[in-house]
Amino acid sequence: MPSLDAIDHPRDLKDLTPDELAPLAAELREVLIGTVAGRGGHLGPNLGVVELTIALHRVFDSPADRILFDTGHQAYVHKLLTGRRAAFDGLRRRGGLSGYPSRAESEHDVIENSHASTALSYADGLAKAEARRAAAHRDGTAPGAYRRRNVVALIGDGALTGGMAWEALNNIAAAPDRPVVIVVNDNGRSYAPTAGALARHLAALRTAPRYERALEFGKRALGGLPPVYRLLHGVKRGLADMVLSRAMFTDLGLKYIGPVDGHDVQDVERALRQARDFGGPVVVHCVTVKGRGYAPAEGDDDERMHSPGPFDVATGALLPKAGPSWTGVFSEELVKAGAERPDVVAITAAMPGPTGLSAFAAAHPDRTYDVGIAEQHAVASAAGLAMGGLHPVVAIYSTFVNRAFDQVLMDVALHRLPVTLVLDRAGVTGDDGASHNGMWDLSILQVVPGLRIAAPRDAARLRALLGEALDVADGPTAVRFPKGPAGEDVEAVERIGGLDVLAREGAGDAGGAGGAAGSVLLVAVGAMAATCLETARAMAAGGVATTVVDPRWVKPLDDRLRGLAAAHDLVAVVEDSGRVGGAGDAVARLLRDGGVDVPVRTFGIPQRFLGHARRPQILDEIGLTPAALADAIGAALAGRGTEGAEPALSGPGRHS
Ligand SMILES: Cc1ncc(C[n+]2csc(CCOP(=O)(O)OP(=O)(O)O)c2C)c(N)n1
Ligand SMILES: CC(=O)[C@@H](O)[C@H](O)COP(=O)(O)O
Ligand SMILES: [Mg+2]
Repeated sequence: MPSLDAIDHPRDLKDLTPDELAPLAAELREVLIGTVAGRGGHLGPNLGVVELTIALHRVFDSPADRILFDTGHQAYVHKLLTGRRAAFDGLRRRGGLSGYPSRAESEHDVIENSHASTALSYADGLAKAEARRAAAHRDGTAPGAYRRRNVVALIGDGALTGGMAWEALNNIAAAPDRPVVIVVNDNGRSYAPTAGALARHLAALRTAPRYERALEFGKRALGGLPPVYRLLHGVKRGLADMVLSRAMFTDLGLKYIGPVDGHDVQDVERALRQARDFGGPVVVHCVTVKGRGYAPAEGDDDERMHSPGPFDVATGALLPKAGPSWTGVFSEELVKAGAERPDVVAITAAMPGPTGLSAFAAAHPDRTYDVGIAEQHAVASAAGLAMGGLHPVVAIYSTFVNRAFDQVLMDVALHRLPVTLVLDRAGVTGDDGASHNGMWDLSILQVVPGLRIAAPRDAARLRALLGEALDVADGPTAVRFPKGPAGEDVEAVERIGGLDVLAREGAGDAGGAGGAAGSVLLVAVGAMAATCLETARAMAAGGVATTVVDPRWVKPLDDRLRGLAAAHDLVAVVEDSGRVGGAGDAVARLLRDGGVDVPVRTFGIPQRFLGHARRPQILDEIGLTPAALADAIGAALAGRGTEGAEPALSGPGRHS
């Protein structure tokens, strides 16, 4: 019996007999569970696509055929079947395999992602390019024989709720001669039961009693041939047409095959072959169970096993975390705000649990809106709610607000609407890789007129600043905080206007001057406060008088920062966000506009895509540790070095 170790390339799968597939699937599941238990990762989504992925690689010829994974969180099985079994132990670890498809890792990985609902657009583009290539062969401008490179996209029912997916379908369906195979992995779930009418439609397709009866009838009466086969090759007004004539996909002009049992490799293979050979756009609707084959991940109503941290394999119990998380603090505070303020409503883009909205949803189901994976719509819909007299809180990961920039700008800010964006996972998130770091929000949101942005340094400030944000009635607000435990509260030693002075270390006082080696105003943005306090102590030990100030609101900045800055020899801004266009640049602008001529240095995330690693490893790599900061700031003060500066590039910037 061949084992996973014998699969070096997807072509090795093609010779396996049907009897050999179930043991292979079991082995894949064992590897998935064992590996993810040790370091965290996307478990449920991958357990659900084991058979689907085997079938995809048996029917299509990757890499000549392009297999695209929407979101990419379900590509572990694909990695294991495309020559990366030996490296799988390094999954999501520094230098190891990425948790998402990665072009650097394999020629079988076509797109790099993690943001949902993009694959159908890539597929549309690839299919258009393929049509051009075919035309070039037909008219003789391209040499050699033509062999079509099939384009296949696997997309979840959750990702299918994203607007971009429908923009793509609109184009794909309009070109009946341009083949694209769209495999819908329908498990009925995103991070919660998939929201909206589309999910209801898929559910109706898969659960209609009429249909189930028809399936049984099909299997018996048609000698075991699944209805899929009948759909494309059967009688025109046959069984499937009768049952599915009202299917939305069909009405759009797409061929529809399904529902197919996504855990029956042979049924899936049959459907995929039909779709491949059809020669136009086809939707293959596969029904799967998220978490299939591991009891704690099946029927996992609160989606703990979607992307768990380390857990105990025997019980599925997650290993304990260190202290209350930022998300947990926000969650509690929003429930309190909701009890006091009937106008507060909450919006999530398919992530009620991870963004901390579940508690608010339990308390106020009628004031909570899960809009699907639809950040643009979430924000524009929040604008509508605000116009209707409510105060919406849009709880979203920092990296996903990128999607909704125009809606924040034009639909919320232009109308000066009281919408509060709560940006979780801001800053370096680490093991989810380049696209999941929340390193762009401060830069892109800086340019939004009238938007106020708070960066709480600890749990107490998160509570307070959320309250302040909810009190703003004449325009939008954002509150950003990182992933993980909130840590100890850091009390201020003095309040100057809206600024909190956290420490005066060394010989300096409020006047700043006096350190033998000069004086520094350290502007600690949000959760970098603890790091800055340690940095200040290290600098003071070296004779540098250091004042640490937390601006609390990083947009607009309190202009009393100018007075503080003017009393020091150097201003150093430390932020867990992109250093280009972020808080450091805002501080420099504030000082420049006020005629304060003190040098400003910014220490933040450099402008490049970060590789995946643990958050502390990345902070270390980019110099955001107390020791590295003390050295760099000391050197800047001494007039040496260009610490914090972006390296000059001779060519286009590249990934790390
Ligand atoms: C633009 C965007 N918003 C939110 C997310 C967070 N997210 C990751 S997976 C997921 C659910 C995906 O559901 P589905 O596509 O059905 O895949 P499943 O996990 O059920 O296999 C969400 C909301 C994301 N990756 N991208
Ligand atoms: C694919 C995706 O976008 C999410 O599943 C994400 O990886 C979860 O991140 P957290 O584990 O930080 O909630
Ligand atoms: Mg799903």
